[in-house]
Amino acid sequence: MSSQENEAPLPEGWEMRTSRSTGMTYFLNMYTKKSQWERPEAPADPGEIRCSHLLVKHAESRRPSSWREENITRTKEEALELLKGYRKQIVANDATFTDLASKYSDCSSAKRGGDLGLFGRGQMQAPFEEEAFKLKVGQLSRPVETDSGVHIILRTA
Ligand SMILES: O=C(N[C@H](Cc1nc2ccccc2[nH]1)C(=O)O)c1cc2ccccc2s1
Repeated sequence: MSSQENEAPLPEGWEMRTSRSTGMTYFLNMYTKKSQWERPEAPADPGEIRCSHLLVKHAESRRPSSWREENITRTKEEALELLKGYRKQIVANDATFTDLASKYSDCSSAKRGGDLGLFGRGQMQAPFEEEAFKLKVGQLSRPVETDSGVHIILRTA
């Protein structure tokens, strides 16, 4: 039993394999299926993730209009307070994310319970992407600000 096998557990998303030809241990990224000889130090980048979000727009949003409200005039502070209230309800299990996103999200994804589908890096606004890729599956973000407004993000896959 080499030292490799019984060291600390591997970071999330990696598995240890043994090369059939050389018997050497290598490491497989279970998301991208890429392999490497070096023992990984960080969780495997999932390549693509799936998230839902609840967006509350405000007067300074890039497009202060949505399916809910023709002309959105609330301030950024008011938007943040609303969003914190929704987050509290979800955390307390007083409402589901899907239900609140369907009712209150100022994004057109509200029609799909806030589901944005699968996306990779480079597709969403940077602050959104940065927070989303930090989340574990099932985890709910704190409020995140983008040019669109303020969001809470639920990673679903
Ligand atoms: O950019 C969109 N909607 C904008 C609001 C918005 N801005 C966002 C910024 C980051 C992530 C999602 C975001 N949604 C709008 O309706 O004004 C998207 C809607 C949808 C719907 C389905 C799947 C992806 C997307 S991305």
